Amino acid sequence: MFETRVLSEPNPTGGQAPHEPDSNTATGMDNGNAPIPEDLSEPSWAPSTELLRDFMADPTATQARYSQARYSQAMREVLSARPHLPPADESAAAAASPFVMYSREQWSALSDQTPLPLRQDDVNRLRALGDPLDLAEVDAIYRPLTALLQIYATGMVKLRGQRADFLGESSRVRTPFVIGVAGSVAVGKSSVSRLLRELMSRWPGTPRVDLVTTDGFLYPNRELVEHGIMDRKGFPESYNRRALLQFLAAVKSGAPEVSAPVYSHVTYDIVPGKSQVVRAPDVLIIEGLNVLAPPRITVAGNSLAVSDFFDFSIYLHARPADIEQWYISRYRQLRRTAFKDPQSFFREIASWPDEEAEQHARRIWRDVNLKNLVENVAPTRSRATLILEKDSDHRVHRLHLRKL
Ligand SMILES: Nc1ncnc2c1ncn2[C@@H]1O[C@H](COP(=O)(O)OP(=O)(O)OP(=O)(O)O)[C@@H](O)[C@H]1O
Ligand SMILES: CC(C)(CO)[C@@H](O)C(=O)NCCC(=O)O
Repeated sequence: MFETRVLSEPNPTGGQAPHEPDSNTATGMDNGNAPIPEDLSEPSWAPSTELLRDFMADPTATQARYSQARYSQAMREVLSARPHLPPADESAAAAASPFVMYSREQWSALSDQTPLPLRQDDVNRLRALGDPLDLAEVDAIYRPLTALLQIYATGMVKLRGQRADFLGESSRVRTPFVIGVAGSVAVGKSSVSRLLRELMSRWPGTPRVDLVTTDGFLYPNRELVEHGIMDRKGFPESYNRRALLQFLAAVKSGAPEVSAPVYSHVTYDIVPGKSQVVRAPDVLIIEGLNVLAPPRITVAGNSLAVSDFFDFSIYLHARPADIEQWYISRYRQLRRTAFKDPQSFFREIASWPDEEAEQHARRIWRDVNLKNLVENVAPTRSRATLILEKDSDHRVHRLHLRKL
């Protein structure tokens, strides 16, 4: 079963992506026993830029070159580094950064100048999402964010029209405004994406908003097992990147109907024969761990990234120790609910002693999800248009918006 594989057989090579000869897969590493500290947010060591640079360039080679202790130090540095983000008062550093930083106070002050305050029916709809949403947070952070997204979306429609006029194009294809939402497992991508879908659909310019998660583009478990990468679910090579790129290319070229496969968190697998159809919405939100991953060179010499199809992207950042806590809380809740479903991949775990289940969750977090965060997800952070920094209570305390 998956959990024993994760514990006893970390895949040392990472494996090759099924059907994807062009993939340059993230190489695996057996650091299952790496001493990962509880609190990664307060580094108590002098940053080693050389080690950090080596780590970002090639984690596996770096691991081989340095001792386990120094390698763990590099992991901590990557995870605790603030994303190119100078404090607002350091003007020289701020000028050099591709981002402008806003404190929670600065950002939430925009709420007053933002039209469409939340009405009771919005509140009801948001509550119906089932996410533990704090409505004050929605008003302070996500209402101004939706107004900003509206400016970008309407700006794009205008730009497209002007460009078509200039180029003398006769046909005007309406294509969706595509927003990518990236970040670690359990950082809150699904919750934020569902919220944005609800909020954006209130605006006159973007009434039809669809949401697709890249989970549907994971290879089915059968193929992951066949290729020896079942313990790397969520790593770049576990996705059918080609199918995802084809899906986005079709959406972005204005295809009237495009289908995406569907993943079930209950069966922990792709649902055979099921698909989600996207019918030329005004906005498409695409949510997933690796949506900001850099392009890979194909055998034909082309290179394409999922984010090439994005008009705007959001990276959700939080301290790894906080994300671990959210992961564990969600796991506890699932043990009481979804794991009891006879269809659940994890049904046996529902009857395990609490202690054993808890240890299992922490091991999966450390050996799979934290590892993926360090190696693949966090390094893509500075490619986003907007970075939201969440505190342990899920409140956004800082935002970093890419300069225009
Ligand atoms: N704003 C919030 N307030 C309170 N809890 C939240 C908030 N956002 C997310 N959570 C909780 O944090 C956990 C992780 O959130 P979510 O499932 O949205 O993460 P995710 O990034 O989509 O994870 P995955 O990649 O595993 O699908 C969930 O238990 C969710 O209820
Ligand atoms: C499906 C993903 C990859 C992303 O949502 C994630 O929820 C997952 O299942 N990760 C694999 C390790 C784990 O079971 O947490």
